[in-house]
Amino acid sequence: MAAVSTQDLRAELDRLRSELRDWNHRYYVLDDPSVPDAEYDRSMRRLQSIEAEHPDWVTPDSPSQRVGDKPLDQFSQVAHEVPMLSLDNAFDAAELADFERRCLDRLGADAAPLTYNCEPKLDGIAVSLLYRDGLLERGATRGDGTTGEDITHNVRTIGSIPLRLRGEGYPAVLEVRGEIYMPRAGFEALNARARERGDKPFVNPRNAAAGSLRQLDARLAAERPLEMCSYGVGLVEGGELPEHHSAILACLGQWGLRTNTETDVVQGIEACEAYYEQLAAKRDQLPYDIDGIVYKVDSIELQAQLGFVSRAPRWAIARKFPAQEEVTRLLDVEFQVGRTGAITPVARLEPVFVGGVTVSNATLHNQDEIERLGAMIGDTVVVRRAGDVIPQVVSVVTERRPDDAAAIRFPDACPVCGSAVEREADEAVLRCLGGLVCAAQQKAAIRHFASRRAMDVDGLGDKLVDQMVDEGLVENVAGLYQLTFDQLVGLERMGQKSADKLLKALEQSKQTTLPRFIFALGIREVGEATALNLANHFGSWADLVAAPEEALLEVDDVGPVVADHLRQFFDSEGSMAVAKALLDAGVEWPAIEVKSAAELPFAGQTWVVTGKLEAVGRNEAKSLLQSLGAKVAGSVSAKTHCVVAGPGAGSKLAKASELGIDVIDEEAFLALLANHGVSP
Ligand SMILES: NC(=O)c1ccc[n+]([C@@H]2O[C@H](COP(=O)([O-])OP(=O)(O)OC[C@H]3O[C@@H](n4cnc5c(N)ncnc54)[C@H](O)[C@@H]3O)[C@@H](O)[C@H]2O)c1
Ligand SMILES: [Zn+2]
Repeated sequence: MAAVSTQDLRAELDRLRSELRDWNHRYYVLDDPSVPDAEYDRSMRRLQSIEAEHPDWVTPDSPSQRVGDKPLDQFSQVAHEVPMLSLDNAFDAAELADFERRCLDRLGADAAPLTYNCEPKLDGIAVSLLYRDGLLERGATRGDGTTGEDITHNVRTIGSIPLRLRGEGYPAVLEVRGEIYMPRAGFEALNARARERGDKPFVNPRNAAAGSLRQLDARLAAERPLEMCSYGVGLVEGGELPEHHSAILACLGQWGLRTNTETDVVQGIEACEAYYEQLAAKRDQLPYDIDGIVYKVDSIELQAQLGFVSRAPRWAIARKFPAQEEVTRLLDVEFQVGRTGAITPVARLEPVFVGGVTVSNATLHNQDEIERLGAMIGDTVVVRRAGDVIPQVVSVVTERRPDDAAAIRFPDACPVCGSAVEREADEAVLRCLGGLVCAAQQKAAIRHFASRRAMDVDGLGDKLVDQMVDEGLVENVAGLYQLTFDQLVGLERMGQKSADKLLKALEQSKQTTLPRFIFALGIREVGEATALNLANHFGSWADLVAAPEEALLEVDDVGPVVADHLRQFFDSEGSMAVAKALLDAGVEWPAIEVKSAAELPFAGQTWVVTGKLEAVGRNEAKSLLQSLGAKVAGSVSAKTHCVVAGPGAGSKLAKASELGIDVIDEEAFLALLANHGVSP
């Protein structure tokens, strides 16, 4: 590398500072970041390394010396008597080891081995809660570290923040510090609703939490799924706290504050690294986003000896996880055709490492979403991949748009079969009208038909389905049952053994149930739960097919839209010919005995299902209850008969106990179902 002149370095420093200031403003003040954290961190590191080489260039207003940004004017300001600082970062094991070395250099070798408290680094926003004589007096954001925003009205709406501390022994003045965050499921649901309404979705849970907390109207914050996790204390007066950080956290827990359950105490930095590996493996399964681990020297005495630098304590460090958001280039947009003809734009990206994998495709949802993003081909975009949610393009870095960026054109014919496309009134989705002639729809319909929860044909993978359709062996799902051994062994990578196995699996799949059969047909918006309800209501295929719209509407979960899709399917000669061919091929199921509503054991009862159920999904629990005659409601009221509550059940559970309504857990629920001869 050519030597960089001092002048160039100085220019780079100025550019980095101005860029970081700009990003800080977008992130902290506007809650609308323009680049992902990974990009920010790279620039910050570069700035820090230049400043390390030229200590005389460091100024107090450099972004490397500052915390956050100025509070918003709309809020009253709160002065933090004990500053709310940031954290130093370590990006790998070596940097973590350096941290321990720096601590021991200051404390002396006798201090080894150091004991650390390990805590997940929740990705939300830092808050301060001031309790006076056990009562919540004030909630504030971190702001620039010395001055924050008063958000008392909003924090009071968060269920996991106690308005009054429990138990006893807390100091007269206790400032609790922690993170307010939005669990991933709540975030996904919030964004799904925003997309339906045509509103702009939030980029990530951190942003959604920050935006929700900084609402002037507490009713808005109250609607958002926010939670609080405490990880420390600020101002303490009129009382003593224990001498170890881990013990302080335990006290906070006893006083009714939430603390993180993954927290652990370990000795030595190697154990810290082991904790990191362990949590990294669990990261995708956690119900909330974490962007790293925070290690804190556990002894408060040693913390005091180590002290602070300008923006962070010396006794703590954040070991960062690989980023879940990255920047890359949008190379092209392709259009995929799904089972019901829906055409989904898929972004082809310059491959980028994000969320632990290399991503080269991401969903763009639909035309409205592309318009909201304002994306163009050639743009630099932010890609997010978190948990098991498919990668998404969440924003565009407009300031990096190249001159030759091209508009994204939606096709005016199906990209697969060339049929006309249509966008129905008040639908965001564009559809291919080719139906059964469209190879893309044929393939998707066959994959759905064969899937585990439908006809459950073992060994019929996606590649195989593609080949079968491309070679013209099958056009529709009924064609599967006409396949011969000779046809199958003619396919690529299909030996005699696998051909035999597949034919057996197809034969076995013919013994099915009516709900599976209805679901497998892939009628628009008829999912598993609706299929089950239809089967239980009508009892036979013939009665279902003959049912007029009014009769369909009597079935639980069936509204005008679904009834219309059903009637369209039953009135279509093509669809009914396929269904008949399936029955002629020998698809059959045990008869269903239809009970009149009044005969069902739960007739007249209203149930509520809440929290996370392990053995059955919430939708399945709902259909099982309905199959016994119960109505299933979304909220608890005095009319509720019983609540089924899994872990994580929140306000509904509280409401039920307030109203004295029976609550059972999943185990009891399954036992009850079994008593009525029903099992998932
Ligand atoms: N994308 C952008 O444009 C942009 C702009 C500014 C900042 N950022 C991001 O924010 C970071 C800087 O923000 P920061 O100063 O808040 O630092 P930070 O997020 O790296 O670390 C400090 C914060 O960690 C949080 N935290 C979570 N769990 C904690 C725990 N158990 N104990 C203590 N603290 C815990 C607290 O909110 C604390 O304020 C950057 O590294 C970057 O990732 C991004
Ligand atoms: Zn088509």
